[in-house]
Amino acid sequence: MFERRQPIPIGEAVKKIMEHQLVGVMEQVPIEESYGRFLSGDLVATSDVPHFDRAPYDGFAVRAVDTKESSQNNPTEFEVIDHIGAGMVSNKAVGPNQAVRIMTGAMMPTGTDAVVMFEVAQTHEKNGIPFMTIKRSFKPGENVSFRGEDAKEGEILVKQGTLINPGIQAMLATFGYKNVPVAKKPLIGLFATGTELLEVNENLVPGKIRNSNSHMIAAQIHRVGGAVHYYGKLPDEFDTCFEAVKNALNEVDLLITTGGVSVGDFDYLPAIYEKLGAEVLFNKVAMRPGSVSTVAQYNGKILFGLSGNPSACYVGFELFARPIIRRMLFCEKPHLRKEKAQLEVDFPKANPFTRFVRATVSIESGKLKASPSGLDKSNIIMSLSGANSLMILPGGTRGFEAGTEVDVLLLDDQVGCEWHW
Ligand SMILES: Nc1nc2c(c(=O)[nH]1)N[C@H]1C(S)=C(S)[C@@H](COP(=O)(O)OP(=O)(O)OC[C@H]3O[C@@H](n4cnc5c(N)ncnc54)[C@H](O)[C@@H]3O)O[C@H]1N2
Ligand code: MOO
Ligand SMILES: [Mg+2]
Repeated sequence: MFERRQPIPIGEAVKKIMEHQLVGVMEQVPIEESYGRFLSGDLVATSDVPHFDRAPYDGFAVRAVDTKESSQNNPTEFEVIDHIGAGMVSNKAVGPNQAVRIMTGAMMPTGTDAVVMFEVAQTHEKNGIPFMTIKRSFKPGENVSFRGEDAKEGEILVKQGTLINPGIQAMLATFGYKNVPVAKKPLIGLFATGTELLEVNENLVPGKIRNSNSHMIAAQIHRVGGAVHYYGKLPDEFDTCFEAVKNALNEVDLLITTGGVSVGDFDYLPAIYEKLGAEVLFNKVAMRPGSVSTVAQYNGKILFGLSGNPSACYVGFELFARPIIRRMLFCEKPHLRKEKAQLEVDFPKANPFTRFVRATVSIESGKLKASPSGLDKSNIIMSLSGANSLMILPGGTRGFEAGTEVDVLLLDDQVGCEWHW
């Protein structure tokens, strides 16, 4: 018998998923492999940086007190008693009117507290002994890079769940992280269902299409920070699909299927969830596309039954699968970042449900502008390539005029959002 489904609001659907306490797991990876991973704990400074006072310029380290009377009319002469470069340490004690020739990065010799740049010093020799003269005074601490000016030991520098970028790589190396504690990539199992599906290398024949969804979702999983186990495509046959889904559930953290989730005669996912004894969290959401997105829970694992229609599948992944994956990566803001943008063109389509329009957002004179990235239909593939955002058009309207301020969810952003529904 045909079953009429009850749509639930998007926020409620996302909340039902996020109520599941799937937690991240920590693993150590060599620093060389940590770029693009997520920190599993706060990054804390293990030492002061720099951990010694050092010269920020090439020149002469002096005692500021000796320069006090120095001026254009009253030059001060210093005996140069040592010569050090970065990595070298002078063991000379610097006394009154003595200086050490010092290069950028070298540790300040004992007793010195200012650096005279080469540009303001005149050098000469007397009986083979080097001297330098200056015609101005220096304050204590002038031209010194102080211990701890960059970071203080014990300081929390980067929060848990942050994506490791090149700057964080530099920090990790600075603090001696040969191995980096990162979030283990959640393993996401993936099936494409549909008797009509061909492999990428197969020729087109009437009634069949190439499977594009699994390639698209695999890329979306990578973009969000997860790992993919693609199990291949399945024909629309109940027993085959049931066995495949049941077995895969033992091997992965989350399972995504695409297709077979609506009310068609060969849409077997709902019956598979039933036979498994999985708890269906929802099977219809008040949104377009992706209204048929179905999510179930089985033994603490979440099964995402995403639509077969490519655009619906894409949107379903970003709204429902992304946040739980990001939470398993320890992110405090697991949802897509929401911003305001100005709609650039008329969007005349009326709709009872909230619409997520694949859109291109650009920045013009500091303002975000958004326009659809192609045809706005659930079965469309081509609009996805130009989509860097999902434009949210609330339901219950007759369409929207150019110039309207709309919400957009940014797809390439790494900052995220705590909750915005
Ligand atoms: N009577 C009703 N019919 C439909 C409803 C409804 O509410 N009542 N919902 C429609 C909506 S909305 C959507 S979205 C689709 C969802 O269908 P399924 O999720 O069951 O997906 P399929 O039927 O298997 O396939 C739909 C469509 O997508 C193509 N497809 C499937 N897999 C792939 C793939 N891996 N790569 C590329 N394209 C794929 C498939 O060939 C179909 O054309 O149901 C509507 N029907
Ligand atoms: O679920 Mo369908 O995506 O509304 O187009
Ligand atoms: Mg179907």
